[in-house]
Amino acid sequence: MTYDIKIFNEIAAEGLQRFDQAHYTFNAGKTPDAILLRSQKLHDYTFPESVLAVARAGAGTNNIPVERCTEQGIVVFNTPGANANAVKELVLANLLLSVRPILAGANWVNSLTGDNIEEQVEANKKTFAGNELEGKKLGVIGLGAIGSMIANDAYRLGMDVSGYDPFVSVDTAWNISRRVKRVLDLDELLADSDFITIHVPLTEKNHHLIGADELAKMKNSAVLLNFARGELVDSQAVIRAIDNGQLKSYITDFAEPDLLRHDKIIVLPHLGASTSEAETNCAKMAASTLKTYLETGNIKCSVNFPAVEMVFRVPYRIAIINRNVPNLIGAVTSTVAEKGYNIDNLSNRSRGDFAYTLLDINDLTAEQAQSLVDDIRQLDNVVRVRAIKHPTLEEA
Ligand SMILES: NC(=O)c1ccc[n+]([C@@H]2O[C@H](COP(=O)([O-])OP(=O)(O)OC[C@H]3O[C@@H](n4cnc5c(N)ncnc54)[C@H](O)[C@@H]3O)[C@@H](O)[C@H]2O)c1
Ligand SMILES: O=C(O)[C@H](O)COP(=O)(O)O
Repeated sequence: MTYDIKIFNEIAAEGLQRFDQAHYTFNAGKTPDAILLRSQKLHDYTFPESVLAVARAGAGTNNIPVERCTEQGIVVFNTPGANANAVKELVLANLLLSVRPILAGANWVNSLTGDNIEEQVEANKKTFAGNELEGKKLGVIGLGAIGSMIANDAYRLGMDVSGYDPFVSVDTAWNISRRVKRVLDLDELLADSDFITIHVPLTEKNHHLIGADELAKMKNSAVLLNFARGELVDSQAVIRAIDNGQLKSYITDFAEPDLLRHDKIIVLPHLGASTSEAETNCAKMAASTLKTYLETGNIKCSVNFPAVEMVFRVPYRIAIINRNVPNLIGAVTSTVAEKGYNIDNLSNRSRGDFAYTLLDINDLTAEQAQSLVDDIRQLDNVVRVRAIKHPTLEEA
């Protein structure tokens, strides 16, 4: 069996190397089996019927029409936490840059001429004096992979840290230092913080999470950092707040044109995940989850289908994506029984309106597996079904 992967964006070689050349091609034709990408926007993309999965080498999946994929039975993966450290370090760097005019000082030194540079430096360095982060209040909105790391490290830098995340996962909650104060009301965090940093996904609900009302609740001296997504913040409201003296400054990783060339706004070119370590981590994780799904049907780290992992020990396995309605499994097992086959192993999980089933039957031949797939495909509410050949086991 060979698979073709359509690749958008630059994906780190260490990830691509996970696809062995004997079984994988890249961008070979118009009917790819899967898509591997970073920030390429797919909202206007028509997915060929052949596409089984989309893997996002990164965290945010707002560039992918996830609901449309789900309806088409396309499993969407991301790489939770794989670039979190890179974003954390960039946010910490920007916190430091926001309190000390480091770049302005360095640029000024470079402009000096004459034979008394040391004297000029000592006489004028007061122009570039700054402040310290220690003892200042940091509010973190979203305590997931990135927010939790920033909260912990900012505390270690001596900051007084509060975090707001009504939906925090149990796993992440375990990693957050008990010194980080959990705030249940966003307004409290907005009013109290000297620095506010946002680390939530862009969803319909989170669009303009920070707008004019929220900005009005912040201290006039507050610094707002956004390394999550541009659309989480109402940029026009930010510009107005800064120009009216209601907000000190805004630092963002998202280059919205109106934000450029403002002396109290720093705009970076979406650099959060751009370290070789993060790019490698994301590419490796995305490649592994995609390869596992294509070759075994097992699902891990999907944003639209449940995690299902079942040991694969038969020559052919059947993987079914269906609407989550009563008696679907009954209809599938009856179809299997009508053919006189015995089920060796079965795993079924649902997530919202959809469900996923892996079905192992001993000793199916390729022809029998295909005929079973054809029959299951006829059942109501089945969205997609495929037979997966075991990578090494041969039929009896
Ligand atoms: N600048 C970059 O290059 C870069 C890199 C990585 C991630 N990101 C962005 O950062 C986002 C977060 O990444 P992550 O890895 O921490 O994701 P994550 O899923 O681990 O964490 C997101 C957290 O936000 C919380 N959340 C959701 N809505 C919220 C709300 N309204 N208020 C408070 N908390 C809320 C969730 O409960 C979750 O704990 C990504 O979705 C992506 O958009 C940007
Ligand atoms: O959501 C993410 O992981 C980041 O925005 C990184 O995007 P990139 O892979 O395009 O740098």
